[in-house]
Amino acid sequence: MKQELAWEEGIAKGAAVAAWRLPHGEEAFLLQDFSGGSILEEGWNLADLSAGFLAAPFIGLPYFLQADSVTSFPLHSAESSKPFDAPVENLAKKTEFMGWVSEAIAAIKQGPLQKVVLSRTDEQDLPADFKVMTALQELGAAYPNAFVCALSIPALPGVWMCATPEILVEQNAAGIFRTISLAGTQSGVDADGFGISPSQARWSQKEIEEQAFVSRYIIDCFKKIRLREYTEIGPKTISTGNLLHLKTEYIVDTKAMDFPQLPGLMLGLLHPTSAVCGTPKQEAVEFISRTESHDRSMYSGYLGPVNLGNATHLFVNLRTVEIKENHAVFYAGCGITEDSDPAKEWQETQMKCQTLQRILMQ
Ligand SMILES: C=C(O[C@@H]1C=C(C(=O)O)C=C[C@H]1O)C(=O)O
Repeated sequence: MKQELAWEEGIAKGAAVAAWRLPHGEEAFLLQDFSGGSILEEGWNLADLSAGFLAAPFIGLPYFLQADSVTSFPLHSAESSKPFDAPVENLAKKTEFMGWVSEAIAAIKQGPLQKVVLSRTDEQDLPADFKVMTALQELGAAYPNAFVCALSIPALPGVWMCATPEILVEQNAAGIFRTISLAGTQSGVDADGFGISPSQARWSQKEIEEQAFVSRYIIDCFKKIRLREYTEIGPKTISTGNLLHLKTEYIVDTKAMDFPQLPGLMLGLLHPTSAVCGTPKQEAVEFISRTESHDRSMYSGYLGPVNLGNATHLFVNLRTVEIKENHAVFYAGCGITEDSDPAKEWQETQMKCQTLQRILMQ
Protein backbone atom coordinates (compact mmCIF):
# COMPACT_ATOMS: atom_id res chain seq x y z
CA MET A 1 0.00 0.00 0.00
CA LYS A 2 1.46 3.37 -1.09
CA GLN A 3 0.37 5.20 2.06
CA GLU A 4 1.93 2.52 4.33
CA LEU A 5 5.24 3.28 2.62
CA ALA A 6 4.74 7.07 2.93
CA TRP A 7 3.85 6.61 6.63
CA GLU A 8 6.92 4.48 7.36
CA GLU A 9 9.33 6.59 5.29
CA GLY A 10 8.11 9.80 6.94
CA ILE A 11 8.75 8.37 10.41
CA ALA A 12 12.15 6.96 9.38
CA LYS A 13 13.20 10.45 8.17
CA GLY A 14 12.22 12.10 11.48
CA ALA A 15 9.01 13.73 10.25
CA ALA A 16 5.88 14.12 12.38
CA VAL A 17 3.11 12.31 10.47
CA ALA A 18 -0.68 12.34 10.83
CA ALA A 19 -3.14 10.30 8.75
CA TRP A 20 -6.90 10.65 9.18
CA ARG A 21 -10.37 10.26 7.70
CA LEU A 22 -13.16 12.67 8.70
CA PRO A 23 -16.57 11.24 9.71
CA HIS A 24 -18.41 10.03 6.57
CA GLY A 25 -15.40 11.05 4.44
CA GLU A 26 -14.59 9.06 1.32
CA GLU A 27 -10.88 9.81 1.31
CA ALA A 28 -8.13 9.91 3.88
CA PHE A 29 -5.22 12.33 4.21
CA LEU A 30 -1.58 11.96 5.16
CA LEU A 31 0.19 15.08 6.42
CA GLN A 32 3.90 15.39 7.13
CA ASP A 33 5.86 18.02 9.03
CA PHE A 34 9.46 17.36 7.95
CA SER A 35 10.85 19.28 10.97
CA GLY A 36 9.19 16.81 13.37
CA GLY A 37 6.50 19.21 14.64
CA SER A 38 6.68 21.72 17.50
CA ILE A 39 4.99 22.51 20.81
CA LEU A 40 2.98 25.73 20.71
CA GLU A 41 3.73 28.45 23.23
CA GLU A 42 1.38 29.75 25.93
CA GLY A 43 -0.99 32.32 24.37
CA TRP A 44 -1.07 30.60 20.95
CA ASN A 45 -4.08 31.37 18.79
CA LEU A 46 -5.92 29.01 16.40
CA ALA A 47 -6.54 31.76 13.83
CA ASP A 48 -2.78 32.52 13.60
CA LEU A 49 -1.75 28.94 12.78
CA SER A 50 -0.83 27.99 9.22
CA ALA A 51 -2.45 24.93 7.63
CA GLY A 52 -1.57 21.88 9.69
CA PHE A 53 -2.59 19.38 12.34
CA LEU A 54 -3.02 19.99 16.09
CA ALA A 55 -2.66 17.32 18.77
CA ALA A 56 -3.07 18.31 22.42
CA PRO A 57 -2.65 16.15 25.53
CA PHE A 58 -5.30 16.03 28.28
CA ILE A 59 -3.35 18.68 30.20
CA GLY A 60 -0.71 20.85 28.53
CA LEU A 61 0.18 22.70 25.34
CA PRO A 62 -0.57 21.17 21.91
CA TYR A 63 1.83 19.86 19.31
CA PHE A 64 1.51 21.52 15.92
CA LEU A 65 2.38 19.75 12.68
CA GLN A 66 2.76 22.17 9.83
CA ALA A 67 1.48 20.91 6.47
CA ASP A 68 4.79 20.57 4.57
CA SER A 69 3.14 17.84 2.52
CA VAL A 70 -0.49 16.65 2.37
CA THR A 71 -1.57 13.75 0.17
CA SER A 72 -4.95 12.07 -0.05
CA PHE A 73 -5.81 8.45 -0.66
CA PRO A 74 -9.10 6.60 -1.12
CA LEU A 75 -10.42 4.46 1.72
CA HIS A 76 -11.67 1.05 0.67
CA SER A 77 -14.01 -0.89 2.87
CA ALA A 78 -11.79 -3.54 4.36
CA GLU A 79 -14.34 -5.87 5.93
CA SER A 80 -12.71 -8.52 8.04
CA SER A 81 -14.49 -11.81 8.45
CA LYS A 82 -12.50 -13.08 11.43
CA PRO A 83 -14.52 -13.28 14.67
CA PHE A 84 -13.40 -11.15 17.60
CA ASP A 85 -12.55 -12.82 20.90
CA ALA A 86 -12.62 -10.15 23.59
CA PRO A 87 -9.43 -10.24 25.70
CA VAL A 88 -9.72 -11.77 29.18
CA GLU A 89 -10.57 -9.22 31.91
CA ASN A 90 -7.66 -8.09 34.05
CA LEU A 91 -9.08 -8.73 37.53
CA ALA A 92 -6.43 -6.69 39.39
CA LYS A 93 -7.24 -3.67 37.16
CA LYS A 94 -10.95 -4.26 37.63
CA THR A 95 -10.64 -4.19 41.43
CA GLU A 96 -8.44 -1.09 41.29
CA PHE A 97 -10.77 0.78 38.90
CA MET A 98 -13.91 -0.10 40.86
CA GLY A 99 -12.15 1.23 43.98
CA TRP A 100 -11.52 4.56 42.23
CA VAL A 101 -15.18 4.73 41.19
CA SER A 102 -16.32 4.10 44.79
CA GLU A 103 -13.98 6.88 46.00
CA ALA A 104 -15.42 9.22 43.34
CA ILE A 105 -19.02 8.43 44.37
CA ALA A 106 -18.12 9.18 48.02
CA ALA A 107 -16.40 12.46 47.03
CA ILE A 108 -19.41 13.50 44.91
CA LYS A 109 -21.79 12.80 47.82
CA GLN A 110 -19.70 15.22 49.93
CA GLY A 111 -19.45 17.91 47.19
CA PRO A 112 -18.46 20.23 45.63
CA LEU A 113 -17.50 17.61 42.99
CA GLN A 114 -20.62 16.67 40.96
CA LYS A 115 -19.20 14.55 38.15
CA VAL A 116 -15.74 13.15 37.37
CA VAL A 117 -14.54 11.13 34.38
CA LEU A 118 -12.21 8.31 35.41
CA SER A 119 -10.16 6.33 32.94
CA ARG A 120 -7.94 3.27 32.87
CA THR A 121 -5.66 1.42 30.48
CA ASP A 122 -5.72 -2.09 29.01
CA GLU A 123 -2.43 -3.50 27.72
CA GLN A 124 -2.49 -6.09 24.94
CA ASP A 125 -0.23 -7.48 22.24
CA LEU A 126 -1.17 -6.88 18.61
CA PRO A 127 -0.79 -9.48 15.84
CA ALA A 128 2.78 -9.80 14.50
CA ASP A 129 1.69 -8.53 11.04
CA PHE A 130 0.02 -5.37 12.44
CA LYS A 131 0.24 -2.39 10.05
CA VAL A 132 -0.86 1.12 11.01
CA MET A 133 -2.32 2.17 7.65
CA THR A 134 -4.19 -1.13 7.19
CA ALA A 135 -5.65 -0.69 10.69
CA LEU A 136 -6.68 2.89 9.83
CA GLN A 137 -8.42 1.58 6.72
CA GLU A 138 -10.27 -1.05 8.73
CA LEU A 139 -11.26 1.41 11.46
CA GLY A 140 -12.63 3.77 8.82
CA ALA A 141 -14.74 0.99 7.31
CA ALA A 142 -16.03 -0.23 10.68
CA TYR A 143 -16.88 3.25 12.07
CA PRO A 144 -18.09 5.48 9.22
CA ASN A 145 -19.26 8.28 11.55
CA ALA A 146 -16.04 8.41 13.60
CA PHE A 147 -12.91 10.49 13.06
CA VAL A 148 -10.21 7.86 12.58
CA CYS A 149 -6.62 8.90 12.92
CA ALA A 150 -3.00 7.73 13.31
CA LEU A 151 -0.34 10.06 14.66
CA SER A 152 3.41 9.80 15.10
CA ILE A 153 5.45 12.67 16.56
CA PRO A 154 9.20 12.16 17.23
CA ALA A 155 8.84 13.81 20.70
CA LEU A 156 6.16 11.26 21.71
CA PRO A 157 6.91 7.59 22.22
CA GLY A 158 4.78 5.32 20.04
CA VAL A 159 2.04 5.76 17.49
CA TRP A 160 -1.36 7.05 18.67
CA MET A 161 -4.54 5.91 16.97
CA CYS A 162 -8.19 6.74 17.65
CA ALA A 163 -11.72 6.28 16.31
CA THR A 164 -13.59 9.05 18.08
CA PRO A 165 -17.22 10.12 17.76
CA GLU A 166 -16.74 13.45 19.60
CA ILE A 167 -16.32 16.82 17.83
CA LEU A 168 -14.68 19.39 20.08
CA VAL A 169 -14.54 22.38 17.69
CA GLU A 170 -15.36 22.42 14.00
CA GLN A 171 -15.48 25.31 11.54
CA ASN A 172 -16.32 24.50 7.92
CA ALA A 173 -15.43 26.51 4.82
CA ALA A 174 -18.86 28.22 4.94
CA GLY A 175 -18.08 29.54 8.44
CA ILE A 176 -20.41 27.19 10.32
CA PHE A 177 -19.10 26.46 13.83
CA ARG A 178 -20.11 23.25 15.57
CA THR A 179 -19.46 21.60 18.93
CA ILE A 180 -21.27 18.72 20.61
CA SER A 181 -22.16 17.49 24.06
CA LEU A 182 -21.62 13.72 24.13
CA ALA A 183 -22.08 11.47 27.17
CA GLY A 184 -24.12 8.55 28.41
CA THR A 185 -23.13 5.15 27.05
CA GLN A 186 -24.81 1.83 26.41
CA SER A 187 -24.06 -1.14 24.21
CA GLY A 188 -25.08 -0.71 20.58
CA VAL A 189 -25.66 -4.45 20.13
CA ASP A 190 -28.17 -6.76 21.83
CA ALA A 191 -27.43 -10.11 23.52
CA ASP A 192 -27.63 -11.91 20.13
CA GLY A 193 -25.14 -9.53 18.52
CA PHE A 194 -27.72 -7.56 16.48
CA GLY A 195 -27.43 -3.76 16.28
CA ILE A 196 -29.86 -1.74 18.45
CA SER A 197 -31.50 1.11 16.57
CA PRO A 198 -30.94 4.51 18.28
CA SER A 199 -34.72 5.11 18.30
CA GLN A 200 -35.16 2.08 20.59
CA ALA A 201 -32.59 3.18 23.17
CA ARG A 202 -33.82 3.84 26.71
CA TRP A 203 -31.78 6.06 29.04
CA SER A 204 -31.78 6.22 32.83
CA GLN A 205 -31.68 9.34 35.01
CA LYS A 206 -27.93 8.77 35.59
CA GLU A 207 -27.05 9.04 31.88
CA ILE A 208 -29.46 11.93 31.22
CA GLU A 209 -27.91 13.88 34.09
CA GLU A 210 -24.37 12.96 33.06
CA GLN A 211 -24.92 14.34 29.55
CA ALA A 212 -26.75 17.43 30.88
CA PHE A 213 -23.54 18.35 32.80
CA VAL A 214 -21.69 18.53 29.46
CA SER A 215 -24.46 20.54 27.75
CA ARG A 216 -24.59 23.02 30.64
CA TYR A 217 -20.82 23.35 30.51
CA ILE A 218 -20.92 24.26 26.78
CA ILE A 219 -23.72 26.79 27.35
CA ASP A 220 -21.69 28.34 30.22
CA CYS A 221 -18.76 28.73 27.79
CA PHE A 222 -21.08 30.53 25.32
CA LYS A 223 -22.25 32.78 28.18
CA LYS A 224 -18.64 33.70 29.07
CA ILE A 225 -18.24 35.23 25.61
CA ARG A 226 -21.83 36.60 25.61
CA LEU A 227 -22.90 34.44 22.68
CA ARG A 228 -26.67 34.01 22.64
CA GLU A 229 -27.38 33.10 19.02
CA TYR A 230 -26.80 29.41 18.64
CA THR A 231 -28.88 26.50 17.40
CA GLU A 232 -29.24 23.58 19.79
CA ILE A 233 -30.27 20.15 18.41
CA GLY A 234 -30.92 17.25 20.76
CA PRO A 235 -30.33 15.39 22.95
CA LYS A 236 -30.60 12.50 20.50
CA THR A 237 -29.25 8.97 20.61
CA ILE A 238 -26.39 8.28 18.19
CA SER A 239 -24.81 4.98 17.24
CA THR A 240 -21.01 4.74 16.95
CA GLY A 241 -20.92 1.10 15.87
CA ASN A 242 -20.58 -0.90 19.05
CA LEU A 243 -21.95 1.84 21.37
CA LEU A 244 -24.83 4.29 21.74
CA HIS A 245 -24.44 7.78 23.24
CA LEU A 246 -26.58 10.84 23.95
CA LYS A 247 -25.62 13.83 21.82
CA THR A 248 -26.64 17.50 21.64
CA GLU A 249 -25.29 19.65 18.81
CA TYR A 250 -24.54 23.39 19.05
CA ILE A 251 -24.25 25.32 15.79
CA VAL A 252 -23.29 28.96 15.14
CA ASP A 253 -23.11 30.80 11.80
CA THR A 254 -19.90 32.77 12.39
CA LYS A 255 -20.15 34.57 9.03
CA ALA A 256 -23.67 35.86 9.69
CA MET A 257 -22.54 36.94 13.18
CA ASP A 258 -19.21 38.33 11.94
CA PHE A 259 -17.46 36.29 14.63
CA PRO A 260 -14.48 34.55 12.91
CA GLN A 261 -12.54 34.20 16.18
CA LEU A 262 -15.27 31.97 17.76
CA PRO A 263 -13.53 28.58 17.17
CA GLY A 264 -10.29 29.74 18.84
CA LEU A 265 -12.11 31.30 21.79
CA MET A 266 -14.30 28.23 22.31
CA LEU A 267 -11.34 25.85 22.04
CA GLY A 268 -9.62 27.75 24.86
CA LEU A 269 -12.75 27.61 27.03
CA LEU A 270 -14.00 24.11 26.26
CA HIS A 271 -11.00 21.82 26.71
CA PRO A 272 -11.12 19.69 28.80
CA THR A 273 -14.92 19.46 28.76
CA SER A 274 -17.08 17.75 31.34
CA ALA A 275 -17.28 14.77 28.90
CA VAL A 276 -13.66 13.80 29.71
CA CYS A 277 -12.92 15.69 32.94
CA GLY A 278 -15.89 16.58 35.14
CA THR A 279 -17.78 19.34 36.99
CA PRO A 280 -16.59 21.63 38.55
CA LYS A 281 -13.52 21.47 36.30
CA GLN A 282 -10.77 22.28 38.82
CA GLU A 283 -12.00 19.78 41.43
CA ALA A 284 -12.34 17.13 38.71
CA VAL A 285 -8.77 17.71 37.40
CA GLU A 286 -7.44 17.39 40.96
CA PHE A 287 -9.42 14.22 41.65
CA ILE A 288 -8.20 12.62 38.40
CA SER A 289 -4.54 13.51 39.01
CA ARG A 290 -4.50 12.11 42.55
CA THR A 291 -6.52 8.98 41.66
CA GLU A 292 -5.55 7.58 38.24
CA SER A 293 -2.29 5.61 38.27
CA HIS A 294 -1.47 6.21 34.58
CA ASP A 295 -0.52 9.33 32.65
CA ARG A 296 -3.36 10.11 30.20
CA SER A 297 -0.87 11.75 27.83
CA MET A 298 -2.74 12.27 24.51
CA TYR A 299 -5.87 10.32 25.55
CA SER A 300 -8.79 12.72 26.21
CA GLY A 301 -6.82 15.58 24.65
CA TYR A 302 -7.88 16.76 21.19
CA LEU A 303 -6.58 16.42 17.66
CA GLY A 304 -7.36 17.10 14.02
CA PRO A 305 -6.60 19.19 10.93
CA VAL A 306 -6.64 22.99 11.33
CA ASN A 307 -6.92 25.80 8.77
CA LEU A 308 -6.70 23.21 6.00
CA GLY A 309 -8.88 23.91 2.95
CA ASN A 310 -10.35 26.80 4.98
CA ALA A 311 -11.72 24.40 7.61
CA THR A 312 -10.84 23.15 11.12
CA HIS A 313 -11.95 19.79 12.53
CA LEU A 314 -10.84 19.10 16.09
CA PHE A 315 -12.02 15.97 17.91
CA VAL A 316 -11.66 14.71 21.47
CA ASN A 317 -9.04 11.95 21.49
CA LEU A 318 -11.25 9.02 22.56
CA ARG A 319 -11.32 5.29 21.73
CA THR A 320 -7.58 5.65 21.83
CA VAL A 321 -4.57 3.37 21.64
CA GLU A 322 -0.84 4.00 22.04
CA ILE A 323 1.27 1.49 20.08
CA LYS A 324 4.94 0.69 20.64
CA GLU A 325 6.15 -2.02 18.26
CA ASN A 326 3.45 -4.66 18.74
CA HIS A 327 2.46 -3.67 22.25
CA ALA A 328 -0.75 -1.67 22.61
CA VAL A 329 -2.07 0.41 25.50
CA PHE A 330 -5.81 1.07 25.09
CA TYR A 331 -7.37 3.96 27.06
CA ALA A 332 -11.01 4.33 28.07
CA GLY A 333 -12.97 6.32 30.63
CA CYS A 334 -16.50 6.97 31.84
CA GLY A 335 -18.42 9.68 33.63
CA ILE A 336 -19.04 9.04 37.34
CA THR A 337 -22.00 10.65 39.10
CA GLU A 338 -23.50 9.87 42.50
CA ASP A 339 -25.79 7.28 40.82
CA SER A 340 -22.88 5.31 39.32
CA ASP A 341 -22.49 1.56 39.85
CA PRO A 342 -18.75 0.60 39.91
CA ALA A 343 -19.28 -2.75 38.11
CA LYS A 344 -21.30 -1.10 35.31
CA GLU A 345 -18.67 1.62 34.88
CA TRP A 346 -15.97 -1.05 34.52
CA GLN A 347 -18.11 -2.79 31.90
CA GLU A 348 -18.45 0.51 30.04
CA THR A 349 -14.66 0.92 29.85
CA GLN A 350 -14.42 -2.68 28.58
CA MET A 351 -16.85 -1.90 25.74
CA LYS A 352 -14.98 1.31 24.92
CA CYS A 353 -11.61 -0.51 24.76
CA GLN A 354 -13.23 -3.09 22.48
CA THR A 355 -14.12 -0.40 19.92
CA LEU A 356 -10.48 -0.51 18.77
CA GLN A 357 -9.57 -3.99 19.99
CA ARG A 358 -12.16 -5.72 17.76
CA ILE A 359 -10.38 -4.20 14.73
CA LEU A 360 -6.71 -4.03 15.78
CA MET A 361 -6.46 -7.41 17.52
CA GLN A 362 -7.89 -9.55 14.72
C1 LIG B 1 -14.29 9.19 28.29
C2 LIG B 1 -14.77 8.55 27.22
O1 LIG B 1 -15.94 8.87 26.60
C3 LIG B 1 -16.70 9.99 27.00
C4 LIG B 1 -17.57 9.64 28.13
C5 LIG B 1 -18.81 9.10 27.91
C6 LIG B 1 -19.63 8.59 29.08
O2 LIG B 1 -19.19 8.74 30.23
O3 LIG B 1 -20.70 7.99 28.87
C7 LIG B 1 -19.36 9.02 26.62
C8 LIG B 1 -18.71 9.58 25.57
C9 LIG B 1 -17.51 10.40 25.78
O4 LIG B 1 -17.85 11.73 25.93
C10 LIG B 1 -14.00 7.45 26.56
O5 LIG B 1 -14.47 6.95 25.53
O6 LIG B 1 -12.91 7.10 27.04
